[in-house]
Amino acid sequence: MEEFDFIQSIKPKYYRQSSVIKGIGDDAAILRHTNNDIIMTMDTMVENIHFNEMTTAPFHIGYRALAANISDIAAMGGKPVSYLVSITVPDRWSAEELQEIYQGMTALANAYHMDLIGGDTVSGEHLSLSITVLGTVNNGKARYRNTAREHDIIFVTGTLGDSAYGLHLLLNEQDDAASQYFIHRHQMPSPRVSFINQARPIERMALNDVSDGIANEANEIAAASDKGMLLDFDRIPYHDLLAKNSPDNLYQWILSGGEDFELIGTVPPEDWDRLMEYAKLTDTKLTSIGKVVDNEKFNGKAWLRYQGQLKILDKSGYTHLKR
Ligand SMILES: Nc1ncnc2c1ncn2[C@@H]1O[C@H](COP(=O)(O)OP(=O)(O)O)[C@@H](O)[C@H]1O
Ligand SMILES: Cc1ncc(C[n+]2csc(CCOP(=O)(O)OP(=O)(O)O)c2C)c(N)n1
Ligand SMILES: [Mg+2]
Ligand SMILES: [Mg+2]
Ligand SMILES: [Mg+2]
Repeated sequence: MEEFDFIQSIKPKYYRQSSVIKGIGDDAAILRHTNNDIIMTMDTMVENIHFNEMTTAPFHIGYRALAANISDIAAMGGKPVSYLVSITVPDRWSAEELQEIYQGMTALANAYHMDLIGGDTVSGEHLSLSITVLGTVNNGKARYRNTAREHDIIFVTGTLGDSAYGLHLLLNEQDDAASQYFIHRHQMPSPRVSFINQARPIERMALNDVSDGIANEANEIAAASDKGMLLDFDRIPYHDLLAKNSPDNLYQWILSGGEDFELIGTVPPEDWDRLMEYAKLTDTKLTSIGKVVDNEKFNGKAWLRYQGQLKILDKSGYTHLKR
């Protein structure tokens, strides 16, 4: 199958979103939105950096890459609407494998009523998938990292470390039945779109998604808001089996693991009960893990209460372009 046939094969038969004026088939796509702000985000996944043949089947490559982007839309408080895909394909990848990558994206796009509206296809040495997702949020209502204030409660959704532990199990060929939960969390992450849209009535919320581990993401909120983020290690949620199977590395998994695509944020204490309600309504695990302080000594950084001591929680996680 060459380029033209491939594009024909992935072209949607219809578009779900009325905002799509022109999808695949011209020089560019055209959308029409009048009442919303448009959110645009792009993330790339590259063979041997974000996945390899031990960790991720073609279906899951597509699924995870789109999930990572949808998670950034959720982290802005919005809804995903449409996406563009740029794919670089080595000769050794078969037509079937390419279709499976797209099936992985389509499965997730169906769940969110999203439309594939364009992209680009080229040959190259390593498989690389760059996705741009467009989302919407009511005018002026996007959630920013720089809005944390003193006394806010710091929350996180779900459990942390699952994806990184799943990756570890896959890389060490421990993908037995007992490991399936963690492997599933690595291969098919669930961005927190419904929870964050349910929580729309809450006036102020600083928000970030956990792609690089909360040590990183908590520091990003602290720096953007110029506040101190005080986290309590004992309150950070993790799966029972993680503590049971890998107690020695628990600290590492939950703070620096990354790729959980959960949300970390802050809300005023008076909004906490309401946020818990929204979590219940959307079947979302929600945990309070600390509080925001405004104090010269603490501002701009994340701090961790661990074994009775308060210490700086350094940024960790995956860093590209290390030289
Ligand atoms: N090569 C680039 N060119 C322009 N902007 C970039 C580039 N790489 C990252 N950014 C921007 O830098 C910010 C941080 O990116 P990143 O750490 O990848 O965010 P996230 O973890 O949410 O994906 C975002 O606003 C992103 O759009
Ligand atoms: C084979 C393999 N090795 C290592 C990892 C771990 N890993 C790769 S990138 C990354 C961090 C997240 O990716 P990045 O491109 O930094 O995403 P962004 O911060 O832009 O959301 C992690 C934890 C992986 N997923 N697969
Ligand atoms: Mg990114
Ligand atoms: Mg993000
Ligand atoms: Mg990163």
